[in-house]
Amino acid sequence: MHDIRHLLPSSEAKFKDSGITKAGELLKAWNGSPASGIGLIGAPLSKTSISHSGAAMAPEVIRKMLSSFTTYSVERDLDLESSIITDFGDITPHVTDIHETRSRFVQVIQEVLERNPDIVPVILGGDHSISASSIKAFRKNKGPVGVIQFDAHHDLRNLGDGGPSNGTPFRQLIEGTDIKGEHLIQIGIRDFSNGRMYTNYAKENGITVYSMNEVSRLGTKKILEESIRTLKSKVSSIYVSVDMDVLDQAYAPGCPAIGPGGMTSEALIQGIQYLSACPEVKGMDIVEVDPTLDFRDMTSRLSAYLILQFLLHRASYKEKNHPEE
Ligand SMILES: N=CN[C@@H](CCC(=O)O)C(=O)O
Ligand SMILES: [Mn+2]
Ligand SMILES: [Mn+2]
Repeated sequence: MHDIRHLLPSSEAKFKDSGITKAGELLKAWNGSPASGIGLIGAPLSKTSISHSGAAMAPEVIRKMLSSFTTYSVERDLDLESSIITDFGDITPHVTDIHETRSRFVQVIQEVLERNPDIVPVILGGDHSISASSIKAFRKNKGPVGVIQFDAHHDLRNLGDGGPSNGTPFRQLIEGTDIKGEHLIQIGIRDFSNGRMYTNYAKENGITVYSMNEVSRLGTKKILEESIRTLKSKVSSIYVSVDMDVLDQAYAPGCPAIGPGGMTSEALIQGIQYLSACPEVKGMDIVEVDPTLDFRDMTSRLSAYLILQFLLHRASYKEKNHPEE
């Protein structure tokens, strides 16, 4: 101990504005009792990626990026400083056995949902293979589930060529009868990023596909209004899967499968804002962010921003509709 003013331990020596709370401060480690509100679960897996990926690093970096933001929404004039984001931690993958990893993901997410019935989980991948496990866990816990998938790709590849990977999660879910094709809505599918065989598979299985042209023509909000209307009469909960490569490469340099002609970050943000205010949406994942490829953490930062928008719009919806809770 010493008494030299302005000389602090390195972790505390940063500039602190007394009028501002950083969003990173909202994260609170789960203490084992039932939590409510938004909860983060890390699924740090990228060994299953078809192309080189360090997406296993994303949960750590996305959490860190929350501190790039304050807790105040100027648009809503609402400060989230007293909100909590429960941090459930990361699920440990097996080092070599991918099937063991998958069953750990299903089992842990299922148990978290069982013990925290009021939690709205945001699962941080990882590559997109993790959604096969998280959506399976959802179906086991919540019954029939509808999925809204933002993605440049169908992710309906055959399993014969390479086993379960980031290119196959929705095919696994359909073939494993965890979801029905007619309960899957794909938004942002784009040219020269898929094969005809898989677009045909989507058609044959009743999957609704909105290509990038349709996203530009109709707008995200109209598509989502229609999607929620269709799904809510058929399923008991809706899960939103956000593959960040749905964005144009200009907005998401940290995705392994970047490309031109994708969505703007503004369109995706507006989509997440809309979905956050839909009570049928009971969970979300954010996948395919590789911090080792990213530029100035742009893609991780945008992921953290989506989490905050989800928190904000869920909180505003609750305040308006259930002020007593
Ligand atoms: N989730 C991503 N799926 C894409 C990209 C695969 C990759 O290049 O890693 C796909 O199947 O084409
Ligand atoms: Mn993709
Ligand atoms: Mn994908």
